Amino acid sequence: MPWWGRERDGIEQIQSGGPPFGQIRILVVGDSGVGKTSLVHLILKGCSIAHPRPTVGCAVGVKHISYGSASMSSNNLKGDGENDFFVELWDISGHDRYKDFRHLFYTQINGVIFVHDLSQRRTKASLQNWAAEIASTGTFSVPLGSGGPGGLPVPYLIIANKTDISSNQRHASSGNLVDVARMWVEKQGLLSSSEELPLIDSFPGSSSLLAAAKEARYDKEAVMKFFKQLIRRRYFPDEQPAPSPWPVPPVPNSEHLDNQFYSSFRVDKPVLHSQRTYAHSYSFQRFSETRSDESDSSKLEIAEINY
Ligand SMILES: Nc1nc2c(ncn2[C@@H]2O[C@H](COP(=O)(O)OP(=O)(O)OP(=O)(O)O)[C@@H](O)[C@H]2O)c(=O)[nH]1
Repeated sequence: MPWWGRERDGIEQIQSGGPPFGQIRILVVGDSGVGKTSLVHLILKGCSIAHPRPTVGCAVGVKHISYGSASMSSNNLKGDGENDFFVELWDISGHDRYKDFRHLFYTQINGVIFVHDLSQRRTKASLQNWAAEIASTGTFSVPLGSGGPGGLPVPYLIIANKTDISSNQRHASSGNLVDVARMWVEKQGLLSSSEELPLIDSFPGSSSLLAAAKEARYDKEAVMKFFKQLIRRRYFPDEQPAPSPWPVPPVPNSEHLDNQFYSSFRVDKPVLHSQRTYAHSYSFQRFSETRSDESDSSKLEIAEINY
């Protein structure tokens, strides 16, 4: 059996029989305990992990996804216009003991997933430091023409975790979209965010991470679109992304935003429903010198995950 066909912990088996067409590397970063390992496990396995151990240095998980491209149809391995790609998820420990060494893992990065814990505001603020650290010490595959937060020159995705335990707090809401809308309003300086949310540091025993992850806006569709965006950037830069079904409002003036990190994160079309069935889109990361084929691909459609 070829090496890519072995079933190993955290590594999915390639079903097509052919070798992978390519690989992209994504860092998953954020402060210790925000839920990075839990998220990676959810992405890889589609289910929760009951008691994740603190990551030692870095753990790499590999997800296999198929990507279809017009330019692959004539020479693709599967014969259906699609080929297999490996998505490497480098889960970087957020513990301070690795702070001086973790830059060793910042090599040939295609994208970054930032994770923060909604019940601990400081974990959101520190994403700026993470971005600056990666930008200053990392090496990048297919870097953008200009940097984003902290000078980060690759696309990124922000995942706000643990809404389940922050939702009991003062600012929290009954639905995810309301939380998103509140965060957006706070960005505009229209709402005070000075009050720290209390720390609650236990995973609810009666609730699975999957349920928690749904609460926390982990969105399978958005994550897969992010992966495919990165595959396209690396391997098919000339291809145009599919047009977005969503109207694009003007970008808010970044001078009015109190946080550079969130200046590139905005709700395109918030649709507030009382129930949890919803759809809207975000825009992530609009750089001034971003190529035109990336402007649409930076929009990510959000919907609830269903496994
Ligand atoms: N309530 C709640 N707890 C969560 C959620 N996601 C993860 N946790 C818990 O948070 C704790 C830390 O999760 P990890 O996934 O290990 O966090 P990490 O960011 O990988 O931490 P480091 O390895 O130290 O960097 C664990 O006890 C998880 O069970 C969530 O959505 N809600």
